[in-house]
Amino acid sequence: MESAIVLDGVSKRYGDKWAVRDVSAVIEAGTIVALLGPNGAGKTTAMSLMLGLARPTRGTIRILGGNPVKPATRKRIGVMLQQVSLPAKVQVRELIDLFCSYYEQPLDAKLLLEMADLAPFARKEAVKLSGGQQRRLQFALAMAGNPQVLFLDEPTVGMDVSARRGFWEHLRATAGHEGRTIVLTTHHMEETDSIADRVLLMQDGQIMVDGSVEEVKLRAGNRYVSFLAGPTVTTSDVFALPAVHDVTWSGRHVRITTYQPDTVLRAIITQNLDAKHFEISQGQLEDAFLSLMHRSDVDGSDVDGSDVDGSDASGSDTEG
Ligand SMILES: Nc1ncnc2c1ncn2[C@@H]1O[C@H](COP(=O)(O)OP(=O)(O)OP(=O)(O)O)[C@@H](O)[C@H]1O
Repeated sequence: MESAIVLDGVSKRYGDKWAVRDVSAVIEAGTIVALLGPNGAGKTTAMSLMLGLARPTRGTIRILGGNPVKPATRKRIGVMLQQVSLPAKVQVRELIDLFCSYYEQPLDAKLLLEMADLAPFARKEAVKLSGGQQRRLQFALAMAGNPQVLFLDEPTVGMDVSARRGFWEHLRATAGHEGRTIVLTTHHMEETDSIADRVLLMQDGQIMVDGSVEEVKLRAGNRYVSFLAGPTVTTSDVFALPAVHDVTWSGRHVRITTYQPDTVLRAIITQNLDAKHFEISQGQLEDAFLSLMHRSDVDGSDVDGSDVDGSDASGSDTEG
């Protein structure tokens, strides 16, 4: 598969703060990549570097084989940033037409309106749209040039549940189309679960975990053993079972968090605990994320066990 994005030893320093530290990654064309991590992890900085809005202090970045600061490369990139102000007194359709005029082979304006579910608002002044509708308009503008690489920074902020669902559906339909690559950041991890082909978990400017959603979940190791407890079963009985990490109750329904579901299940049966309707399931991506972050906080190291020391880093912070 062709590489859409190549990061090679990329670091970015602001003053004495390393916002991104020695990040290397190859993103294949046609994939949807979710960049996740807690506040301040370096996601927005990484995205700015890939967009050519900031220059790396060290390392190189290639987007579609070119330098992201070059206009020829930028023409092939679509972007939806977190804070964008729309011009006053311009209608939705006019704005879309304007953006389409920047490109030699734009997408059809009507199609863009439909993709963003904005057809009924075509003649409305863009600044008078609601927050969620404005995000959808920004998505349409990002798609105007039929980009091969699309960067979306927190795209669903301000959208209600149904708008978010529709947005991810449109995005899934547009991804992979002619090898389109999408890099997104989001704090709505349950949505990433169903859309991302690959997850990059960042912390302290580094990629801590890189893999498919399933791999990240497996890496976190969280599983759940759930069952319906009989009237005599107490919380202490459940905690007395081996390999129990956490227990939650919902009525008489018990959910045990464990890294060893087989061990838990075997113990329930051999100890003849009054329980029925067993189920073993995997945690959601959000659980995996929290668990991996927590482990790294507790260990004081990254989960891969690789060296996180950025003390040897040097270089200037020149922009432009
Ligand atoms: N222009 C800047 N000048 C100085 N420090 C910056 C600048 N931009 C980012 N930083 C610092 O770099 C680190 C990474 O910030 P970044 O915005 O990339 O994180 P993030 O993962 O996108 O966070 P969030 O989820 O809150 O958006 C933070 O410590 C931040 O304070």
